Amino acid sequence: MDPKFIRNFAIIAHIDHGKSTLSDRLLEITGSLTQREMQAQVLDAMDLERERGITIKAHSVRMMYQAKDGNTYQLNLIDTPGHVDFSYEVSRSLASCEGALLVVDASQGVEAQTLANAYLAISNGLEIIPVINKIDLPSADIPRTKEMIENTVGLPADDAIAVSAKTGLNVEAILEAVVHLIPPPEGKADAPLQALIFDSWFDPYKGVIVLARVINGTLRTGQRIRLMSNGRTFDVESMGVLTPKPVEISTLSAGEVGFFVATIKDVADTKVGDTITDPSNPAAEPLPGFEDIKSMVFAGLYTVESHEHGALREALGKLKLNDASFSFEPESSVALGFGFRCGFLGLLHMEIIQERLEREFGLDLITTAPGVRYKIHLTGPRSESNIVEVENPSRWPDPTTIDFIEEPVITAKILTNEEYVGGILKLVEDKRGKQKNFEYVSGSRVMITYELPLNEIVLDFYDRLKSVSRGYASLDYHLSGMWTSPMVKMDILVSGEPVDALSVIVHRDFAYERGKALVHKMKELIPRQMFEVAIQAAIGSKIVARETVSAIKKDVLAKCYGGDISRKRKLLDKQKEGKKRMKRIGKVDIPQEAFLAVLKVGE
Ligand SMILES: Nc1nc2c(ncn2[C@@H]2O[C@H](COP(=O)(O)OP(=O)(O)OP(=O)(O)O)[C@@H](O)[C@H]2O)c(=O)[nH]1
Repeated sequence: MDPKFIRNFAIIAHIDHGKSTLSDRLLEITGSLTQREMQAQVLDAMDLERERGITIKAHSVRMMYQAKDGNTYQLNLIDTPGHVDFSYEVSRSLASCEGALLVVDASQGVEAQTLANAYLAISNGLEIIPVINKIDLPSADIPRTKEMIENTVGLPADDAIAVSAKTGLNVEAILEAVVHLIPPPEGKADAPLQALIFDSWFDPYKGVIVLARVINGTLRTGQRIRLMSNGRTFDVESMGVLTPKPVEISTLSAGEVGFFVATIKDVADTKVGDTITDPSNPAAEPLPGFEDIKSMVFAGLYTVESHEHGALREALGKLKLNDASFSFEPESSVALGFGFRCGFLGLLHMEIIQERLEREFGLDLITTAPGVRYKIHLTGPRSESNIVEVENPSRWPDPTTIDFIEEPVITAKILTNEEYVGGILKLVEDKRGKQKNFEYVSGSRVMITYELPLNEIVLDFYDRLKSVSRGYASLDYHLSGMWTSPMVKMDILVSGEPVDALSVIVHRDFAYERGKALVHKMKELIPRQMFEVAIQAAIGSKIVARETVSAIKKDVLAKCYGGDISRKRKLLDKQKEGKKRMKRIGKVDIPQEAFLAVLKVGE
C-alpha cells in the first residue's frame, strides 16, 4: 500500500481507563468485527488477561477505514501492555508507530502510568492525540481532565476528543483525527530491509510467530532474514495481518505492520526490539533502542508434592517458549527439595506465571519470597572474578569474604493527592527511599519522585502504597542504578533448624525490626501443631527475634463424639484442604503463606 494511506498508532492509557473498550469500538466502526463477533474484548487474548482485565501481551490489528475525504486508509492499531513490569515492550511497540491516542478517564484524570507512557511516546517522537474517555459517567469532568493533560503531560488539550468508548459516542472523530493528525510512515521501500520486532509468541501449530513493523525495504514470504542482535538466519514461511482474524499476505512493505512465521524454533531468538534484515542486502545498522531485557525479580518455585517436580519442569519449559523475559534454572533447597529459581520482570509478571502454572498445568506450588539480584564484591584484588551476582539467599557468600554489596535501585514516580502525601512520604522513607523531586502538578495533585532499592519494592511496596493512599496513588518505576548497601542474610529457624527457603536478604539497619515482624507474622501463619514450635530469626549465629507457636491441646476429632461419620469426614476434608499448600519440614507443617510472610509483614 502507498505509505500515504497508512497510519500506525497505539493507545496509551492507565489501567482501566478504557483502552480495550475503545479498541473494540474502533474495530466495530471500521467493520473489522461485527457486534456478534465481539463477544468479549478481542485484543486481550489470554483468559488470564480477560479475567484480570489487563493487557499483558501486545498485539496489532489492521483496520481499513474509509475517511470523510473519500480515501481508504490502512490503520494499524498496535496494542501496548498496560503495566510497569512491561515498559520496555511498551517502548518498542511505540517505536513501531507514528502516533498515539492518549486515553484519559474523565472521572479519574491523568495517572502516573498515563504519564510514563505519554513520556515514552513523546520521546519516541510520536504525534499524540489526547482522548478523554468515559464522558457518559456522571463524575466525568472534562475541563479538569483537559487542564491535567496540559499541566502534567504538557500537551495542548483544547482539541482533546471527548468520547464514551462504552456507548460509542463521538468515537468516529478519533478515526478522523488519526487519519489527519498522525503522519504517514516515512520509510523507503527500496532501502535495505529493516524491520522492528515488537512482539513474538509461540504457537503450538505454527511455531514462533513474530509481530514486526517494516521500517525500510520489503519483507517477503520465502525470503531469508537475519536477526541483527545474534546474526541468526531463518527463512520466512508465511506472513499475515490480524484483522483481527489472521489473513495471509505475501509481502509487507515499508511502513506496514504484520506477523510472519519463519523457521524459528525458539522465542528466545526473537527478542523484542531486535532488527530483521536481509542477509543478501543487509542494513548498515540495526534500528536504535534495542535492549536485552533481564529478569529483575527472582523467586524459588517448588511443587508441594515432590513427585510433581518433572511436571513443573515441563510446564516452565512450555511457558518459557512463549515468554523470553522469563527465566528458570534448577535449584534445590534442604527444606523444599528440588525446585527452580525463576526470574521475572516484576511482581505482576511473577504472579501471572504462578497463576498460569496452577491453572493451566494444575500444579500446587510453594513460592519463596521474591528478591533481587545483588552484586557482591568479595575481598581481595579488585577484579571481575571477585564479583559474584547472587539472587538466591542460599548462595549468599560467607560474610567474612564480602568486601561490599551493590543492590539495584529504581526511580519511582508516584502521583497522588496532597492529602495522602504524609502517609506516602513515611512509607518511602521506611523503604529507604531518597527524595529526588516533589512538585504540585495541578491543583492538589502531587508528583513525588524517589529513588528506592528494588528489594523494598518487590516486598510489599505496592500494596502498602495502595493502602496508605486508599488507592489514590499511582506508581511507575524503572531501574536506574545501584547503591552500595550493607545487606545481610537473615535466616529463619523453625524448632531450632534453619529453613533455607525462608531466608531473606535485608538491610543491616532494618534487620532487627524486620526479623521481629517476620517471626511475628510467621507465628500467625504457622498452624499449631501437637507440640510447641519456636520460630527464630537469626543473622549468622545471632538470634534477633523469637516467637513460639503453642501446642494444640485437643484433638480436632475429639469433638466428633459418637458415630457422626459425616461430620467427622467433613472435618478431615477440611484439614486436608488446609494441608494442600503445606510443606512438612522436619516435623512441622509450614503453609505457603509462611514462605511469603515477608510480603505480608506490616499488614
Ligand atoms: N462508563 C464507562 N465505562 C467505560 C468506558 N470505557 C471503558 N469503560 C469501562 O472501564 C473498565 C476498564 O475498561 P478497559 O477497556 O478494560 O480498560 P483498559 O484500559 O483496557 O485496561 P487494561 O487492559 O488493564 O489496560 C471496564 O469496566 C469498561 O467497561 C466508557 O466510556 N464509559
